[in-house]
Amino acid sequence: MAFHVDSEVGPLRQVILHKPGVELLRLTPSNVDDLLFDDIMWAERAREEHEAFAQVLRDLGTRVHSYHRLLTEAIDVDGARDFLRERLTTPSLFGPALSDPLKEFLSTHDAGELAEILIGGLLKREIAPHLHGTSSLLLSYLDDDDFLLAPLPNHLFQRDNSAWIYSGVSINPMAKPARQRETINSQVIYNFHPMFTAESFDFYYGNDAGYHAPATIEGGDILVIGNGHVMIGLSERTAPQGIEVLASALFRSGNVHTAIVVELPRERAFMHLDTAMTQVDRDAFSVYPYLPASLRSFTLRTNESRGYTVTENNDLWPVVAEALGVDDLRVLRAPIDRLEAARAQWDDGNNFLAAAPGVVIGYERNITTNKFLSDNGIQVIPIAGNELGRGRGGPRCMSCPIERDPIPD
Ligand SMILES: NC(=O)NCCC[C@H](N)C(=O)O
Repeated sequence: MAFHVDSEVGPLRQVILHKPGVELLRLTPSNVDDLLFDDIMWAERAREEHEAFAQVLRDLGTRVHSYHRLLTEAIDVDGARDFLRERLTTPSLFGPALSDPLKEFLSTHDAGELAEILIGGLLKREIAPHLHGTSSLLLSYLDDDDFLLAPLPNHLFQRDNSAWIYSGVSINPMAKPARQRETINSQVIYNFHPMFTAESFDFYYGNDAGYHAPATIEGGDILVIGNGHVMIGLSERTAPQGIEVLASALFRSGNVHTAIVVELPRERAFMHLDTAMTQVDRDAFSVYPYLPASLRSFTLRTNESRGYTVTENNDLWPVVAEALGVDDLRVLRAPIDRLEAARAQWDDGNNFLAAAPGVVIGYERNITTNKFLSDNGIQVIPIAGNELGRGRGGPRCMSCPIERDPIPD
């Protein structure tokens, strides 16, 4: 089985990244908020920073796949364009008049350019020449520089839209409208790219055309801590219903027996569990120092007769220690005051991507947290995130591991 993710910190073998493209040029001061960015980016510099991140991973021995390339290659596989026509060119999305011309466009357009459009979006003035004078109210209403198809700049954050959990994947129904169409692109890759169709694996959730809200879930909320356990954030993005649907599928697969659910503050700075805590070693987590103690946690356990049981925990960390099989779990909270902690949190100060136990990649700007981890025996490999960080995600958010070993003995 080529694709599986068996832990958070075991050796990272293969990962999908998306080097940002034309979609960054489509962020403007008036649309950044809707597109879930906090600022416009200097696109060329963001691409350089991203390339440096990918190179760090390659130097550590991780195979890096490009999301854009996977999508391009998948589009040219038999059936993929039919799938796109069915999912994307519905009368509710574009009005009946545009359905046929857009179907034609999807059938004939070069795969690489089509992948770029599916990620980068399409302006009215770019598509108009292909529509041969079609009468459409939507088209008449739009200005030349309006989007017929919105860009998806958050593909940069590959962690969220699909998540490998042991030997299966969840193609996550996303909470925010700006990210919901990402799912279709990932469905194309996982259902048509030969790299995936050659293998057999479970689809846990989201591999359909259904509308799943309010049962949303995003990958940044899913931590695969190993030994048949997962941690799942109950967050701004991930609803209890989404957790229950995913957990049921995980339990049915037999790959998971216990889900530890962690409640998070409903704030943008804590949009996913991995913005508040990440595992950095076989026995250590880096955690936002001022996470309120009042936040609750629950354990869902598979149960033959009742599907699963739900128990509220008194204290999260002993439950996590037991799941990991360690006597002394190190909960590393950087010694910083509330002001610095809030700033570091905004800059993804706890969002580390582990390449191996005790070897993690983090943004260089979080100097105090990084030094604190180093003092605790964790090797932090710093990367620049001056531009990338403006999308509010760090190295873990930007990566979708597809092959990671269990934690070695
Ligand atoms: N796992 C993560 O925390 N991902 C960061 C996602 C940032 C993106 N701009 C979003 O708001 O969805």
